[in-house]
Amino acid sequence: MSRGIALVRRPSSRLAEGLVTHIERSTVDVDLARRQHDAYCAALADAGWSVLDVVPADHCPDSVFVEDTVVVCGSRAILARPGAQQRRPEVAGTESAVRAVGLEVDKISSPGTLDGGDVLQIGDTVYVGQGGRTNGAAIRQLRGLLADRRVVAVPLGRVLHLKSAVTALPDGTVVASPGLVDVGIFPAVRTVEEDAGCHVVCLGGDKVMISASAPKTTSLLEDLGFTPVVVDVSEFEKLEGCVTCLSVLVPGITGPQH
Ligand SMILES: NC(=O)NCCC[C@H](N)C(=O)O
Repeated sequence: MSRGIALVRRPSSRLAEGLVTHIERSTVDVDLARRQHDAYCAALADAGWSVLDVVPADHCPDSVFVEDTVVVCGSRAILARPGAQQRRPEVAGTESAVRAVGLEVDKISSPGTLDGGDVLQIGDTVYVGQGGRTNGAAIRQLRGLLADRRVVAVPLGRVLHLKSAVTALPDGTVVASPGLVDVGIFPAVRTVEEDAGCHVVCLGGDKVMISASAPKTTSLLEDLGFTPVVVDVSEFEKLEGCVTCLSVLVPGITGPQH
């Protein structure tokens, strides 16, 4: 029985031209990235997710980072308006996919800008990073659209997205890199030494996806009684991507609706 749908998007042949903001550019091996993406999708499928490809956007180098194009909250999809202008054409393909799976669709509109990577949902609370890509106008819109949730703005330091610095474990505690955000805003924080250790995807049950770049945090997860699912995403990390941004999980939906 499927846990739900995992939206993914195949890497663009122009992936190596993706944006870098806070790190030095280094050469991306696009063939290796494709193999890593295949393995990432296989890990999702192994964990019980039905993997659904959003139509590729080969002209958009960063389109593999599909998380940034939408926020899924229950049965609703809020289409993002990416803070980087060159990423805005990515949203159309995601819109088709979320409509096909039967989600109710809303949109962030100008002057709001929002990247999905800035939105971290823990229970009924929606934390939104406010910084380079997401602005106050979008947070105000999100608060109006999600009136049944608590929307908490989190000012960001030198980090691309909120979820580059903080994500949540299945027990609701967060793993965070100190210094990048004000972690005092979160109820229960476990600080981790490795940058890649604060990026996790809860795959259901006790399974937690984590990057091969974070071996110490992987051991910590084991010690805490979770089952780490380790994937190598090195080529995406060179573009400030991580395990979270390569998919959008839509629990409880099993296939495109006709
Ligand atoms: N949610 C994410 O962590 N997205 C990563 C986006 C990386 C991409 N190179 C960008 O700068 O937009």
